[in-house]
Amino acid sequence: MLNVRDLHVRYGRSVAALHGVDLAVPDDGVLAVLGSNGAGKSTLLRTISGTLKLHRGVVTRGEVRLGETRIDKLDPASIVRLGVVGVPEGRQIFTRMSVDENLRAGGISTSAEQRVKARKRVHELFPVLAERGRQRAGLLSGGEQQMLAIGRALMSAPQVLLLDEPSLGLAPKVVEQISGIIREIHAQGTSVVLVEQNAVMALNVADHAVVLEVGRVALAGKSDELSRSEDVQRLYLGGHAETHTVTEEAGPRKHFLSRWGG
Ligand SMILES: Nc1ncnc2c1ncn2[C@@H]1O[C@H](COP(=O)(O)OP(=O)(O)OP(=O)(O)O)[C@@H](O)[C@H]1O
Repeated sequence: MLNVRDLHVRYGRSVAALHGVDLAVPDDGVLAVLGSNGAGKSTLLRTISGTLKLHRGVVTRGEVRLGETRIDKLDPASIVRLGVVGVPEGRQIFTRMSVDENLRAGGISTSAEQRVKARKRVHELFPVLAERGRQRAGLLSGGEQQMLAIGRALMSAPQVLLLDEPSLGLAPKVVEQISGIIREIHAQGTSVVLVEQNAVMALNVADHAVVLEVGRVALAGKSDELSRSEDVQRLYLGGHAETHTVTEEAGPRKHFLSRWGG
């Protein structure tokens, strides 16, 4: 559904951030994009969401397609209308507005009927957002604000949801909760691109993953295979992986994950 081909991106004259990235996000799949600081993860999401220009970046080669439609030259609003919606790093919810108002803002370009349906879905996924509807969004906990940011994106009923580091700064329990919700969103038929430094969380949630290394895809494959790969262990040893999302059911991955965190 979403295809990135031979993508080259620069910032200004001197910074080449992506050097020929290829990836595909299957229909209703979850693709994790892993990589350390500066690998190009945010640049990739900015390019897909059309916000690259706001950061003075340009695509110098390659393309991004949603189905047959080329989207890398479109503005962010057109890309949202086509069904690709991002949740930026740091959430960026409207803290002075109520939870309900934040959700309403996410559904602004859809019909009243679609909004009712989307709100029902969001409230089922995140009951806390229904309970706290009238509360100021800034009063929510960090995890609840992340839920609101995801909920707001879901209000436009996207085909593809782009998540930039949803686990950032959250307690392990909340990370687990968010992971479950991402799985549920996927099960409901929305594709997800999950950018994460928390590789353990991302590989637990996603079916496929790519590892970016200085602007290139260093590794790609099924998440469970990548989890067992020595290269992944090598790339992330001493990195940001944590063991806290490992569950008893994790089975064969448990061994790898516990080594990884060490
Ligand atoms: N607005 C910008 N102007 C100039 N260079 C930038 C800009 N944004 C990112 N870069 C550079 O592009 C490269 C890729 O950065 P990017 O933010 O995409 O990486 P990342 O994998 O998301 O890292 P992080 O996890 O730290 O956000 C880095 O060398 C970074 O310094």
